[in-house]
Amino acid sequence: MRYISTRGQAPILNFSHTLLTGLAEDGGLYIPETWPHLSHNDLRELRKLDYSELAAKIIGLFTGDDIPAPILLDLCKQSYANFNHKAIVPLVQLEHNLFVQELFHGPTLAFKDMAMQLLGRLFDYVLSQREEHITIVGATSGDTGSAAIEAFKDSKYLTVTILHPYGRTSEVQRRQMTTVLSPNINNIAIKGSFDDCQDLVKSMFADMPFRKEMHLSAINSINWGRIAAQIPYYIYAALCLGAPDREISFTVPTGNFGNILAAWTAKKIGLPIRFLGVASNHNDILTRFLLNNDMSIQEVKPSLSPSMDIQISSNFERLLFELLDRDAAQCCQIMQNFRKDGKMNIPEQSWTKATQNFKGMSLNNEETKKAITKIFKDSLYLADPHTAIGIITAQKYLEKDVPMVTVATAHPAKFPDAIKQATGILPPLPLAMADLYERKENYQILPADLQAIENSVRTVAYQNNF
Ligand SMILES: Cc1ncc(COP(=O)(O)O)c(C=O)c1O
Ligand SMILES: N[C@@H](CCOP(=O)(O)O)C(=O)O
Repeated sequence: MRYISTRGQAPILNFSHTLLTGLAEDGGLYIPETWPHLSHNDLRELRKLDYSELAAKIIGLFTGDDIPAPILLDLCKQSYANFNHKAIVPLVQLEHNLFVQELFHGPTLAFKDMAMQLLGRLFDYVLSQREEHITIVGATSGDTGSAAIEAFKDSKYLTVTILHPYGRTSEVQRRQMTTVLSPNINNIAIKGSFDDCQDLVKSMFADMPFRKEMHLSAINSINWGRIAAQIPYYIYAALCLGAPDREISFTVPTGNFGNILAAWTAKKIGLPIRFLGVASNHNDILTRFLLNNDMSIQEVKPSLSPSMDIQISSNFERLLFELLDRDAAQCCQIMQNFRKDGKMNIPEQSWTKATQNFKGMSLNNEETKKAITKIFKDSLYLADPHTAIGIITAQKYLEKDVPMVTVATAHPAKFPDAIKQATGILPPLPLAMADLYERKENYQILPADLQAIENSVRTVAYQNNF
């Protein structure tokens, strides 16, 4: 399996190199050169597998010969062994044809664990084979950071610096990151938004001498490894609900567009998905795009669903590349103009193609609170604010004959204030995290200044004998 950049000017890489490279050198995102395909018979065969086995089969389509199949299977088994639900990604039925797939039973209580637990092991495997050390830099609006820190905290092959927007995550999210005191972990709160954090990460990758000196890699969904590991749960849910012999739809609480791009990839490789619902908060650039072909950047406003407080959704570039029939030069031009003008100019026929696959909906804070209350009253289901927006989107587009699944992206206990306001209930943290508020925190607060961040990344790397 080979990977090409959406901007067409970076070396073509195999899976391991793509994993270690993160962002392509031309600023684009790596994507498979050709799509694998699963026939309906192939899909039916997968029904007998448990989640780890299915994950190994699907992810194996993207790792190719790079990771031997028995090793990948073993890594998948290890990754999901410490989840606190036997089904790993259980389905809960809310009403006729409407289901929630809970992706938050991993160690940090968000869907990010699904990919990050495996990525930690894949990085260690690849780096131990090559006897290399690398430096990971990542941006988070709350959940990617905690999942990455949990997954990478014991690695002797890498250091991890995570940038989060100062004061804009929930307290639980911040503490999950900043109370991990391993020497290879570096937490920085940036005075700015998630988009500023993500821009700083991309700027570090664009600084070629720094990138080469530090052997930078990424754990955000700009890294194809993340997307590959997020595809299996869509296939697993669909098979449980009758696919490939019936269609299925999903709604996905969306920010950086990684999770829904994984769902779109599942469709691309053969899963019969009717449509995908993009659920957003008042940072609604994707809804505006789907309704009016208006992809214009507005100021990021804090919300009750902070993990989706994003305007520049990195993975949209992968979809754009496909919508443009893989015209890398045009994709590059559109992306460069987008950053220059703050507005993306997408050809009408490409936009129409997008609207055939995706539907959008956004809720503001008041509507989000009402959604949590209503879902709890109607179905006795406590949905976190992100998932609640996904469920309302699902209800809006529910069709009588097609099962619809909302992916539940976080445990409600990660956002206790919003849940308390909406239902009066304070969801308790699981036992393993019960003392989270007493644990010592360690993080720096820095301005959105590239030089200051690079100095910090370098210091931690060298302190760890990089
Ligand atoms: C709880 C939660 N829901 C939804 C999202 C949005 O997912 P994505 O960035 O893959 O679109 C995130 C962050 O990624 C999240 O942490
Ligand atoms: N919501 C995310 C933002 C980063 O998304 P990623 O999937 O690209 O890592 C977060 O929780 O950090």
